[in-house]
Amino acid sequence: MVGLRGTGKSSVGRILADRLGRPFADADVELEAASGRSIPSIFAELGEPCFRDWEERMLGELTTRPELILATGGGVILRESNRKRLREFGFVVWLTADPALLADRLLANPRGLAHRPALTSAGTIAELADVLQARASLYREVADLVVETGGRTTRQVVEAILDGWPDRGEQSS
Ligand SMILES: Nc1ncnc2c1ncn2[C@@H]1O[C@H](COP(=O)(O)OP(=O)(O)O)[C@@H](O)[C@H]1O
Ligand SMILES: O=C(O)C1=C[C@@H](OP(=O)(O)O)[C@@H](O)[C@H](O)C1
Ligand SMILES: [Mg+2]
Repeated sequence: MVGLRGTGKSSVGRILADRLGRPFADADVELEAASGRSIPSIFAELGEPCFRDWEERMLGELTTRPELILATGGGVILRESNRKRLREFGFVVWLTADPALLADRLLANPRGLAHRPALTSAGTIAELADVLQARASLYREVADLVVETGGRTTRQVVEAILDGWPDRGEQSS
């Protein structure tokens, strides 16, 4: 799963893995466990470049695990090496939604923004819109399937992914 924060990579990835009977990992959770630090503290005390180095290393480790359903962090596509790695790893799903809807989701959840450091100083909605504009072509570059999540529950998003899932097509033919 790739996409902006709040598109549901972590929630949807977990349900999808369950449906497919496959292992699941959330790259951010793995990175926090391996480093013993929270993502906001890494950003605040060590800086974003350090986070991106650790993120790249973690992606390298996780993409050696066969069959893994992987929820990435929203910025993983910023590095060309990561985009290459993702394309080689498997089927990449880009989850999308309108920035205002993403902001609503993140603000509605008390933990929504607490573990997500600000990426710009523009404020939640403007930041999401700016970041989407900056990253859209990079998400598009890696995506095998694009799924709009607006107006869909997480389970409906999973169904939409399964409709486009390549193995299912092979199994049903
Ligand atoms: N399709 C959806 N409809 C409504 N809320 C959603 C949907 N997908 C995710 N959410 C909510 O949005 C917030 C962020 O979801 P999360 O899975 O952490 O996204 P990501 O990992 O992409 O940042 C959570 O509170 C989650 O419950
Ligand atoms: O978009 C980003 O640059 C980031 C998104 C976060 O993951 P989520 O997309 O799960 O919030 C996390 O990796 C970090 O805060 C950076
Ligand atoms: Mg997440």
